[in-house]
Amino acid sequence: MSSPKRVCIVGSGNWGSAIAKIVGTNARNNSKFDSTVNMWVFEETVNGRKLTEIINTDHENVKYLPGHKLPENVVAVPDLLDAAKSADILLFVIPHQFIGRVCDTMKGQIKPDTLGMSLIKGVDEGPDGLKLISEVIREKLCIKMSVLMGANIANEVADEKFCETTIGCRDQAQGALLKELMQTHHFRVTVVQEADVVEICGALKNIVAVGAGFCDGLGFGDNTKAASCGVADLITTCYGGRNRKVAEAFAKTGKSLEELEKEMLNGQKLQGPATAAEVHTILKNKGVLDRFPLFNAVYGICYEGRPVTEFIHCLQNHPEHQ
Ligand SMILES: NC(=O)c1ccc[n+]([C@@H]2O[C@H](COP(=O)([O-])OP(=O)(O)OC[C@H]3O[C@@H](n4cnc5c(N)ncnc54)[C@H](O)[C@@H]3O)[C@@H](O)[C@H]2O)c1
Ligand SMILES: O=P(O)(O)OC[C@H](O)CO
Repeated sequence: MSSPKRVCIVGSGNWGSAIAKIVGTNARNNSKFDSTVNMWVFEETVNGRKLTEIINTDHENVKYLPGHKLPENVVAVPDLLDAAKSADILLFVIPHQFIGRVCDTMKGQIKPDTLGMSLIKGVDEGPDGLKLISEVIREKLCIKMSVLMGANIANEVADEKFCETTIGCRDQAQGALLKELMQTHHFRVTVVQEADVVEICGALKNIVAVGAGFCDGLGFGDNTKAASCGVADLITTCYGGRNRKVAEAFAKTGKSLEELEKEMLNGQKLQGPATAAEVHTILKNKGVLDRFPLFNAVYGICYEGRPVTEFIHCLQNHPEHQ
């Protein structure tokens, strides 16, 4: 029998901490995994104490997932390489804007046969167009990558409110192992092979969620909001997510997104506006911006100073309606 797999969670924000609760419990109860789970924490001081010290002493991430105890076998580690170098499984769960620098630090310092799984919702925009975050990680670290995405608001998952999620993994045996690590009675996992589809849906829904927040902030109805909604994660994010909440406040108060992110999210990061910017560049370079009026409008409002009150015009003028 092979030795127990060591797991490291790269990230400890709202989702990273909710995932630590699940993974810590599963690793402790399954002999396929080493019971100690490292969690890399981007160190900061909270109430005069280091966040790693708080997590390792009080077993709670008081800043990003207050009110939830983490299993004691989850160990907060402030140094990225110390956390990741001996891992057999790396779970990437940081805001997408930080992934490049994090991978650059890890390059050449991890086991070559490590399995990676990205829980990050976002895209990268490179010279050749759109790049998935899992591709960025795969290219930089030369490891096998899977993804996990779903309608999964972190606080609800941590509260053990039932939900479903999808692992996109091309290799069946690896998919089965990752499912054992992630699934609980309240968090049901389906494994599919179409990893890219899983990932792109998870990333793009964040832009739509910003649009849904604009609708709410402008006082439009549920029909209006549904005009931009599709399947599960879209529905969840357009009702309960942070992108929606901050975009609503943006439309109501006239404050900037940066200001509202600071005021309302206590260090958590919005992914929707940055994804809108990355996707905008990609669509523009391909000359297909006019086919994506919703994405275009979210971008214009977030970055070009277009008035949020014009948001609905983009839906009214959708090319499908001409
Ligand atoms: N929160 C959710 O409900 C949820 C659910 C599913 C997926 N996701 C996705 O998971 C990913 C991570 O989100 P989250 O909610 O865990 O994070 P978050 O929004 O809570 O982000 C804050 C985290 O970023 C860290 N950070 C700040 N500056 C940093 C830097 N320079 N380098 C590295 N890290 C830094 C902070 O320490 C903190 O851990 C995102 O792509 C998000 O879309 C989030
Ligand atoms: O709070 P949001 O908008 O970042 O969305 C969180 C999750 O991605 C919902 O599945």
